[in-house]
Amino acid sequence: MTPRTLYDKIWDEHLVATRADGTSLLYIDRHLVHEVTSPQAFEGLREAQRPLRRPNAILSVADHNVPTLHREKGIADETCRLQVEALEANVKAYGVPYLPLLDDRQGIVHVVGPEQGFTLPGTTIVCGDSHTSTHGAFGALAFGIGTSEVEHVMATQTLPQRKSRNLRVRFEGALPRGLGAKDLALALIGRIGTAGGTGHVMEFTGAAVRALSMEGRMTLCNMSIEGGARSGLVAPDDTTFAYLHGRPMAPQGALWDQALAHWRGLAYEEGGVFDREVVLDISELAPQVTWGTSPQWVTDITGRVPDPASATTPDDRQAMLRALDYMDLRPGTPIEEIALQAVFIGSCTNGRIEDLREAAAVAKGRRVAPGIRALVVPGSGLVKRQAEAEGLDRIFLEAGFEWRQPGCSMCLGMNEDRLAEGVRCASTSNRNFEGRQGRGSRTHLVSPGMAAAAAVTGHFTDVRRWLEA
Ligand SMILES: CC(C)[C@H](C(=O)O)[C@@H](O)C(=O)O
Ligand code: SF4
Repeated sequence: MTPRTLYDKIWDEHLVATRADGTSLLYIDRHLVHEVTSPQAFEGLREAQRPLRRPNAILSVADHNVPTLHREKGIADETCRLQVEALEANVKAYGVPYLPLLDDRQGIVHVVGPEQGFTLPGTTIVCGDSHTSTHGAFGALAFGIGTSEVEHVMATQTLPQRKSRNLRVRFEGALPRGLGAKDLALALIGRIGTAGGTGHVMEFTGAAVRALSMEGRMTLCNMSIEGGARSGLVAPDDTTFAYLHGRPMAPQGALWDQALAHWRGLAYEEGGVFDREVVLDISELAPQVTWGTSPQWVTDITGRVPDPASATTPDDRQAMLRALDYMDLRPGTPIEEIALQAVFIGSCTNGRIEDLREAAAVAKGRRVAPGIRALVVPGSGLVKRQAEAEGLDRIFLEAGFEWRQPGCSMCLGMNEDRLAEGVRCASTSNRNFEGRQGRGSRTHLVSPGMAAAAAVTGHFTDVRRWLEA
């Protein structure tokens, strides 16, 4: 048989119909729902008096508006409380599976789906959230949709789509010690730009990707959207299957064997046709730090804040000047000399157990530098429980970090965890846009190890120096 790409395989298996104008109708297997983008969708169903087609194809959870302190006392912020209450009323009315706020399984939707085994290889997965691309780590075609599309999927279990182009991203060489998937993602976006993947689905290949854990693959796919892609994909392999085996919502027994046989057919095939390819040699890569207000404005920890004079077009120069002004940075400043006031370790990019282990390895036996507020927010209740079983919470608390309850938290200013104007933060999240963590706040994107190292020094520092030999 002619080799096919993973994207082509999943697309073909889910194609319901194609119209003459090239629009296709895709069957959607799974739907994740959170409180921000679902209220109007439920309202639309209600108004049209339509039933929800497959309530059990949905998993819902509140994450953006949840407090990460004293949650058991309820939600103090009125707007946040109303959002969560609306979700709870809707899922109850429509019989949709829901993970309540005080349930150990609650967390960020993109951490929870994989953890529960809801995310499976070869499936189509949607959510009214751009970082749905995370689930592509399992070899699922997963992408974010708008609220009206959420309603469409709820009503019909299908979605009109145009086929994207296929982009192969090949990482050559092995990841150097002290570096992780976050550095891969940032380096890639630095290379291709935030529009580099526009109109494409990215499939990540190469030995370094094969060597990544599922957590690492999720970090990589999570950020594919920041490189402009519709989705990110990693072909499933034994690492994928080992992660899924025995998860509550994954197939069990004979069904597992059947599923596994099918999933093996989704393995990466040499010779599959891609429209484009990007190759990145990572063997000499250094830890990455963003300096601007877009994830593409990134450099090595050993580097300096760039000079807008080096921009190739006047528009680029203007954009860089504006970014440096917002970030309050001067060209030529060594990245290691940038001082911080806040550190955030968490989010659907880097809020999983492996990320917390990476940060704890640096924090262990050290102290958060004076004047720094450092938060560690597990991506889910199960991540929190696991971390506590391993004693990571003690390491963080003894070092002076705050240990919080799970949620999106300081990744975006939609809940109580916000930065004040002018505060500079090293963050393990995925977006550094103006005002992302609170109006006037300044975000630098880094890996969990780099964030922890920054917390204990008070400025950026090369995490490789902080790791035991
Ligand atoms: C609020 C939500 C719709 C949004 C998204 O789509 O990604 C958020 O999760 C984000 O990260 O900006
Ligand atoms: S953690 Fe951040 S990026 Fe992820 S879903 Fe929440 S707000 Fe969006």
